[in-house]
Amino acid sequence: MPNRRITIILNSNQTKRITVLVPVPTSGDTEYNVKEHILLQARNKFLNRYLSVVYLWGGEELKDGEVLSDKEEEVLVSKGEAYIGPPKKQKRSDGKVGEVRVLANTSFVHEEAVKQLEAVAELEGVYAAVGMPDLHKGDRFPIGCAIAAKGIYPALIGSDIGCGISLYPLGTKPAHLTPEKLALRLRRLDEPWEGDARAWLKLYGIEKETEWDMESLGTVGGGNHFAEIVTVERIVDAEACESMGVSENHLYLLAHTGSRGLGASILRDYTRSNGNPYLTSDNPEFNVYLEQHNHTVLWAKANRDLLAHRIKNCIFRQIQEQREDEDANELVETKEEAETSRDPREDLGKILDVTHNSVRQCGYEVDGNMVDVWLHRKGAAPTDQGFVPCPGSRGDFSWILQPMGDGQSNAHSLAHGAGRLHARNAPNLRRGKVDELTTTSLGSCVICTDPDLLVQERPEAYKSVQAVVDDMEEGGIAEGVVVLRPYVTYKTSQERGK
Ligand SMILES: Nc1nc2c(ncn2[C@@H]2O[C@H](COP(=O)(O)O)[C@@H](O)[C@H]2O)c(=O)[nH]1
Ligand SMILES: [Mn+2]
Repeated sequence: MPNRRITIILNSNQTKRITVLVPVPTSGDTEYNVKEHILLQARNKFLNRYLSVVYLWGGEELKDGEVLSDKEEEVLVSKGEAYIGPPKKQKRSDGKVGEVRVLANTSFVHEEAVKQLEAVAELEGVYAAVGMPDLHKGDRFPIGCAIAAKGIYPALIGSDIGCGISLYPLGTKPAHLTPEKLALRLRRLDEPWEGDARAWLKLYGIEKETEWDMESLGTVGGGNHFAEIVTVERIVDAEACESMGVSENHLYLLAHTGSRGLGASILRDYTRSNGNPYLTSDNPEFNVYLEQHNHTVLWAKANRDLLAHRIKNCIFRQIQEQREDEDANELVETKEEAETSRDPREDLGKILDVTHNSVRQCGYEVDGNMVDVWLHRKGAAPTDQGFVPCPGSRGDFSWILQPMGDGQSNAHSLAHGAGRLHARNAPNLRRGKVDELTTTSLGSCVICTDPDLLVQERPEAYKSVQAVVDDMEEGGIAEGVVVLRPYVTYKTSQERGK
C-alpha cells in the first residue's frame, strides 16, 4: 500500500501535532481501517489511550472504513469532546454574504475575533452578524455577538444553552459584615442540593427528567460562571433603580450560570456527524432541537434561582443560628418576612434574569424589508426584556443597563459582559502568587480553591467594562443605570457533577 503524510492534531490543544505516514488503501484493501490507524498512532504519540474520534477540518467525523480524500492533509483527534476549529467553508447557495458589524470604538477587539465573525456571516442563510463591544475569540465561533439567520445553527449558540445572569436582593448590608465574614457563610454550594430538585423544576413547568437534575441543579459550575455578592457603588438613574428596587447600602446577588452538562449533551448529539449542522424549518430536526433548547433555557433559569435560594439559605440560616451577632440583625428581618410565603421563588424577590446564549425568532430588517429571522445570541443580552446586566470581572465593577434605540444597529442585543482580553492559557496571566488572587484591588474576597481557575479568571483576563459600556452609550443602544461593586465572588471550588 502506498503511504501519505498526514498531520494529526490534538483537538483540545492544537499546538500539539505530529506528522505520520498513513497507508492509502486501494479498492481491494477492505480490511484496512484508516481511522483506527490514525488513532493508534495518536494514542502512542500523545500518550493518551482515550483518543477515540477523528475529525476532518470543518468538524466532520471520519468513520470506520472511510478513506481520506486527497485534499485532507490534517486531521484532529479527540477523546469525544466536540470539534474545536473553524467551520467548513462552503459556497452559499444564494452567493451572498451576511452583513458584518462590530459595535466597538473604544473597546479592544482582536482581529481573530472579527475573522471568526466574518466566517459566520459567510454561512448559508446568515443575514447579519453583529459583534458587541465585548466580542472575543471563541474555540470555533466568536463570543459576544448576535447572528440573524434564516434557520438555526445549534453550534452558534454553543454548549451552554440558556446561560445567563440574574440579580436578587439580599437585604440591608450590615455595617460590620466584612467580605471575609460573609464568605465564610457560603458553604457546600458545589455539592448536589439536598432538596427535591424535580419538585423545584416543576415550579417552572418542567416535567421532563434529565440526568443532570439531581447532581447539578443549583450549582455554579466551572469556567467563568460565578455567584457574586455585590454592593451598590453608584446610582446613575435613580428612577430606574427605584423601579427595580435597587438602593444603596444593600447587598445583592449576581448569579451567572447556565445549563451545566445538559446543554453540552444536546450540542454533542447534534454535532456528532457534522460539526456545524444547519437546521431549516422544513428539517424534522428543527423542532426537536427547538424543544430541547427551550427546555434547557428554562432549566438554566431554574438553576440560577435554585443557586440563589441556596445562597440565601447559607447566609440566613447561619444568621439565625447566631442571633446575637449584631451585624446580622437587619438581614434576619428579611428572612422572617420571607418565611411566610409558600412558593420558595417568591422569597428570592428576583430583580432580573437575562439569558445570553439562546436562539429566538424575531422580526429584523434585512435590505429594507422586515423578515422573520432566528436571532442567535452567543454571549449577547436581549434588549426586549427590561434591564440588562453587564458584569466586568471579579475585580472590576458590573453595570445594570437600560436598553435604548430601535434595535436595528445592534440586532436587538447588548454586550453580556466585558469579554475576555487574554486566552485562559495566556502566559501573562501566570505571573505573581496564586494566594494573592483571593482578594481583589476593590477589597472583595474570592472563594475558589482551584488554583488554575483562580489564574485563568483573574481580573486582568478581561477587558475594561467601562470601555464596553461607553461604546454602548455612545452607540445609543444602552444607558447606564447603576454600578455594582464586588463584595464576595464565589467560583466553583471543584468541578463536580456532570
Ligand atoms: N462580576 C463578575 N464578572 C465576571 C466574573 N467572571 C467573568 N465575568 C464577566 O462575565 C462575563 C460572562 O461571560 P460568559 O461568556 O462566560 O457568559 C464575562 O465576559 C466577564 O466580563 C466574575 O467573577 N465577576
Ligand atoms: Mn455565560
